[in-house]
Amino acid sequence: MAIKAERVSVRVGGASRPLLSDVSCTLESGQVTLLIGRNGAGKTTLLDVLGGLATFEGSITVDGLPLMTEKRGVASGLERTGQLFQYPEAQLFARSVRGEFDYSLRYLKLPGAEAKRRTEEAMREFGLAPELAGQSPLLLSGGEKRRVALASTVAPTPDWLLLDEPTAGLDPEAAEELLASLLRRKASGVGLVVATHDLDLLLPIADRVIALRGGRIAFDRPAAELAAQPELWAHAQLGKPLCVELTELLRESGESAPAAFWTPAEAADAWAAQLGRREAEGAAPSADSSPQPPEAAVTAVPEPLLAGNAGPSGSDDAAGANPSIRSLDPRSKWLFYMIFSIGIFVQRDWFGLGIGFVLTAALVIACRVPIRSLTPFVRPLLGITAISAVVSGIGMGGKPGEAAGLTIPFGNVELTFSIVSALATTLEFMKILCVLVGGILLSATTTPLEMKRGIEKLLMPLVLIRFPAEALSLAASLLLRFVPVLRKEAGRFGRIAKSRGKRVRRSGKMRLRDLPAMFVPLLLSLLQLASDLTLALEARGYTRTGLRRTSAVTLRLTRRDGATFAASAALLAVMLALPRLI
Ligand SMILES: Nc1ncnc2c1ncn2[C@@H]1O[C@H](COP(=O)(O)OP(=O)(O)OP(=O)(O)O)[C@@H](O)[C@H]1O
Repeated sequence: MAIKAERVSVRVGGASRPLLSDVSCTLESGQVTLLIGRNGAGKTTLLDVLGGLATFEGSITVDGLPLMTEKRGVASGLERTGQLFQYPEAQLFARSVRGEFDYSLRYLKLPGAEAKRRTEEAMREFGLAPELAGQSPLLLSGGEKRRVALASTVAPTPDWLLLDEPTAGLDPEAAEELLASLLRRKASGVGLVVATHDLDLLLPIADRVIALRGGRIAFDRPAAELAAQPELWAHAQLGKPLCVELTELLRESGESAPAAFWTPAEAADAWAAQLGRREAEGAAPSADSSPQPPEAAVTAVPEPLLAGNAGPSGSDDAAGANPSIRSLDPRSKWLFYMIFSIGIFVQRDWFGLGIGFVLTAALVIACRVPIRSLTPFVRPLLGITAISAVVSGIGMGGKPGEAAGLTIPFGNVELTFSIVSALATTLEFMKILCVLVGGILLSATTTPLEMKRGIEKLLMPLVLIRFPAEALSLAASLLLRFVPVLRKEAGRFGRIAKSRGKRVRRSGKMRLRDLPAMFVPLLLSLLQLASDLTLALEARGYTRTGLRRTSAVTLRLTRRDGATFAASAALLAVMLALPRLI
C-alpha cells in the first residue's frame, strides 16, 4: 500500500514560481515520512495536494486509486486520508467539540453508539476531558484546539494521516503522548506523512525524510541514511537539528554510531554513560579530549529554519495587478469608476451595452486581474440573471401585437413567454454585471485604506453643504472589508467540507445543506471583526466628531492621474452620447 506522486506540480496565479515543481515520491504505509524544509519550501502545499485540497498537474494514487480526476477529488481516494491542517482554527468550525467529531465521522455513516465510542476513545487518547465535549472549540486554548483537531482527524481511522505541524502548541507531555499515538498507528499499518520543524522530536521516529527546497525535492532518503550523511542538511538549506549534532559529537568522541537518530534523552543517557566510564577509568575529562557540550548545535538549529521566506509573497489579487494602475491616485480611480458606472447605466440597448462589455473586458486586461478572482461574483449573478429573465418573461394570456413570444397551453390557462421582456431584464442585469466587474477591479488595484481615503477626499468639498463625507467613506470602506472576510470563510469551509466531510467538490465550493453549519462560525467571525473595528474606531477618535485625524495614506496626484481624469471626461461624453447616436 502506498501513495504515489508522479511529476506533481502546483501553480497558482499571483505566485512568481510554481509552489511545487515535478515532485515525485512514493510514501509507504506503516511508515512515518517527514516532510521538512525551510518556511515556504512547499510542505503544506504538498500535504494539501496529497489530501485532495489543491489542484495539481501530474498524478497521485492512494493505494492504487486516483486521488483526483481533472479538478475534482475522488471520494474513494479522499476517504483513505485524514488531514490535520497547519492551524487548528482553519479546521474547526462546529458549535461544540462533540459536533467536530460528528462532522468528521459523518461520511462513515456509523451507528450512533459506534460514533460515540470512537469520539470518546479519541478524546481520551488526546487527553481531552469528557466535559469539553459540549464546549465551543473556538473557546479552547491553542493546545486544546490542536488536540481536538488531532483527535477528530484520527477518529475516523483513515489509512493515511497527513499531519501539518502536529506538535505545534502542544506541551511536552502532550507531544510525547502524540508520538506514542503515532507509533501505535504506524504499528497497525497506517501511513503517516508529517510536515514539521520539530525535528528533534520527530526524526527519531521517522522512517523516511523528504526535504523540500523552493517547491522541489532536495532529498528523499531513509532516515537511517541521513545520520551518516550530514552534508544533506546543507543541501536542503537546513541547519542540523540538535539530535543530529549530538549524534555526530558522540560518534566523533568514539561512541558507536546509532542506526538512526538519538532522541535528546537517549543522547543525554549516552553522554552520562560515557562520562561515567571515563570517571571509572580515572581519567578526568579534559577540555580537549572530551566532546564539547553541544552549545553550537543549540544556536545552529533554529536560526536557518527561522530564516526569511524565499517564496512568493502570497495570493492577494492586488499583488498581481498592473502596478501602473495600482500606483494611480485612488481619487482618479474612484472618479473613473463612478463615470464608468454612470456610462453603463445610461445605455438603453444592446449596442450600448456591447460597447460597455468591450470597455469592461479592456479594463480587466489592463488591470491584469486574474479571471478566477472575478468568477465567484460573476457566476452567481449570471445565475440570478437567467432566473430573473425567465420569470420576467412568463405571463398569463398573450399580449396582442407582441412580435417575439411563445404561447404554452397550461391546463385551462395559456402561459406566454415574452422574449422581449426576458431580454429587457437581461439587459439590466448585464449592466449590473459590468459595474460589478468594475468594482472588483477597483478593489483589486487599490488597498482598502487608499479606497477610503480616496472617496473621502473626493467627497470633501461636499462637507461645505453639510454632506457627511467622512461617515460615508468610512461606511463604504467597512462594507468593502466584509467582502474579503466572507470570501475567506467560504474558502475555509470549502476545505473543511472536502477534507473532513469528503465532499467531492471543487476547492472552495460547498453544498447548500452545509451552509447552516457554516453560518454560526461565519457570524462569530464577523462579530469578532466588528468588535475589532469598533475598538479601532474608538482608538482613532471616531466617536467624537469635529476632530482632525492624521491619515495613514497620503495622496498625491501625478500627470498620469491628470490623464485618467481626461479619459474619464471623454468616456462620460461618449457614453452619454451613445444612446442618442443610435
Ligand atoms: N494560494 C497561494 N498563492 C500564492 N502563493 C502561495 C499560495 N499558497 C502558498 N503560496 C506560497 O507557496 C510557498 C509554499 O507555501 P507552503 O505553505 O507550502 O510552505 P511551507 O513549507 O508549509 O512553509 P511553513 O514552514 O512556513 O509552513 C510559500 O512561499 C507561499 O507564500
